Parts: sequence; structure tokens; C-alpha cells
Amino acid sequence: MIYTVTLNPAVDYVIQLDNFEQGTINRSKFDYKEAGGKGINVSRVLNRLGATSTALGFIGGFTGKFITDYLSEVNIAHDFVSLEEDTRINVKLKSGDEESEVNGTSPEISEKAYNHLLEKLQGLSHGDVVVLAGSLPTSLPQDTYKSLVTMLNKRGVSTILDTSGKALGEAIQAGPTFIKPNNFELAELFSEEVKSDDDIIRLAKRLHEENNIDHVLVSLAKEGAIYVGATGVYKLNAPKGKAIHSVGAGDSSVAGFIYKLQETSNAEDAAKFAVASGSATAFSKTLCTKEEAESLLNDIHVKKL
Ligand SMILES: Nc1ncnc2c1ncn2[C@@H]1O[C@H](COP(=O)(O)OP(=O)(O)O)[C@@H](O)[C@H]1O
Ligand SMILES: O=P(O)(O)OC[C@H]1O[C@](O)(COP(=O)(O)O)[C@@H](O)[C@@H]1O
Repeated sequence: MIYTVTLNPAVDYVIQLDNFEQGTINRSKFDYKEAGGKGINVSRVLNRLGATSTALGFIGGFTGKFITDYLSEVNIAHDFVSLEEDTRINVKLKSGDEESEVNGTSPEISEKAYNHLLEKLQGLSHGDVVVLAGSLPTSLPQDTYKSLVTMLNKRGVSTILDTSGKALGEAIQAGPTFIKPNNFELAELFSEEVKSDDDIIRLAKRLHEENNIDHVLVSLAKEGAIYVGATGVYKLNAPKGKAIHSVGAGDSSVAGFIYKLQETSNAEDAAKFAVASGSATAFSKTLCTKEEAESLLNDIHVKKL
């Protein structure tokens, strides 16, 4: 069974304007709200691809209800720990072709709430897959993902990690099964400038070999992705197209990779499907459908390096 864990979910409030002007009243051309946060997006894309998952994490208030109502409506199982405080709202402002984001602050996570989540995860075992994705609520320590990965690894659970900054730096020490940093997150992780494919491959190989991470997929937005794993190093182009809404593209890549790896056990196919899913989301108004992802597969070429 696949579980996604979103410790810091969000209602994404997407606003489109022709031209945002600071210091004055702007009126949106259109706006909408979506159930967001990285793990929740992974569950949503898995659902669109035809795979079942259960969404876990912390949820609270009217914003939390918006998310759980939506998940129930689209038949995604969920078992969140309830909080009193509202789940945050993240603003995604699109002005012309430019995208800016303001991600809200997290509610406080009490020790009781954290232990409640821990109990749910402690019940998992070999064969289960857990996706740990997104930022950490500020009240949780930076090594939270590290301790969760350590605990899950001991139980034989596969761990997929998509986070950034210190939380990522700590968690890679526990050797998750799969990580998907983008090139900026990779550079930050090693405090190095990443200027070329060779830089990416060198650093991704270190993660694979020194940190014992089976699959390292470095996403490169419109440049595609680079994969490093036991079967080799692959460079994948992204298909050409008009990017409409790239929020959730990275989460779609994670979902696409997990979905295809479970289906074929082939890392090259999984990396290709990850790029197809990410790009299909970037090219559409919301998260991709299976048909949209599949329609891009012929435009993605995998180069073995
Ligand atoms: N402008 C774009 N054109 C085509 N594909 C894109 C574009 N932006 C993102 N993607 C696709 O989405 C994937 C993840 O995007 P990326 O921006 O690297 O992730 P993140 O959202 O985690 O930063 C890329 O590997 C690519 O397949
Ligand atoms: O937890 P963080 O790092 O603040 O990110 C949360 C945001 O990331 C998203 O999951 C989108 O992520 P990606 O664009 O990286 O796929 C949004 O839904 C959400 O608002």
C-alpha cells in the first residue's frame, strides 16, 4: 500500500492577473482553490494514474476540511491527525507569464499530535511505500524526516522523500529509497554551485553511493531530469510545450516515478514516466491526467550516460 505523508498541507489559492501592480488594488482575471501540499498532490496524481494511496499528515480548521472534503469526493483515502489550528493557505500568483508564490506558515504540532501520527506509521511493514513530502511545520525539529525514514527503513518500508533545505540534509543521512531534488535543492544540499550536467551527476552519484539512496532523480524543470541509480545514469529531455501552471509539476514527477516503478520495476521507464507526468502538469491548468502524461512519452528521449 502507498501512503503519502504531508506534515504541512495547504490550500493553494491560485490567482491569475494580467499584470500585478504593487501598492494598488489588483483584481484577478480568475482564481481558484486547490487541495495542495506535496504529499497530497502525489496522492492526487497517483489517483489520476489509477493507483490507490492513503493520505496522512496533519490537518485543521476550515482549510483542512476543504482538503479532506475534496479528497473524499475524488475517492482518495485519508487518515489525517486533526489539529485545532487552520491548515495554511499558499498563494500562487500568476501575473502574465510570471509565477510567484507566498507559502503560509504552519500550524503548531503538539507532541500528542505528532505521536498520534507516529503510531499510524509504526503500523506499516515490508511492502508498504511511504512518501514523505513538503516542508516541515516550524514546530517540528529539522531531523523529523530523518527519524521517520530511519524508523520506516527498519520496518522494511520503502521511503520516498521530497523536501528541501536542512530537512533534506538531515534525512539523506538515513538513506531513503528515492529522492527527487530539483537542481537548486541539490546545489543547496551540497553548498555548491551546480553549473553543468557533470556537476549534477557527480553529486547525485554521491547520494546514491554514499547515502545508499536507490533512486536519485534530479528534476530540471523545462530541461527535463537526470536519473542516477543501480542501472545507470540517464538524461531525459522534457517535451516542448507551453507551461501554463507549473505548481505541482515536481509532485507529479514523484507520483509518475512511483506509479511506473511499481508497474514495471524498471527505473528507466519510471524516470521517463516521471518526466512525462511533470511536464503534463506544467502544460495543464491543474495536475495531469494519465492520458496527458502518456501522450508526451514519445517526445521524451532517454540518453544513457
Ligand atoms: N516549463 C516546463 N516545460 C516542460 N516540462 C516542465 C516544465 N516545468 C516543469 N516541467 C516538468 O516537471 C518536472 C519537475 O519540474 P521541476 O520544476 O524541476 O520540479 P519542482 O517543482 O520540484 O521544482 C520536470 O522534470 C519536467 O518534466
Ligand atoms: O511544503 P512546501 O515546501 O511549502 O510546498 C508546498 C507547496 O508545494 C506544492 O505541493 C507544489 O509543489 P511542486 O510545485 O514542487 O510540485 C503546492 O501544492 C504547495 O503549495
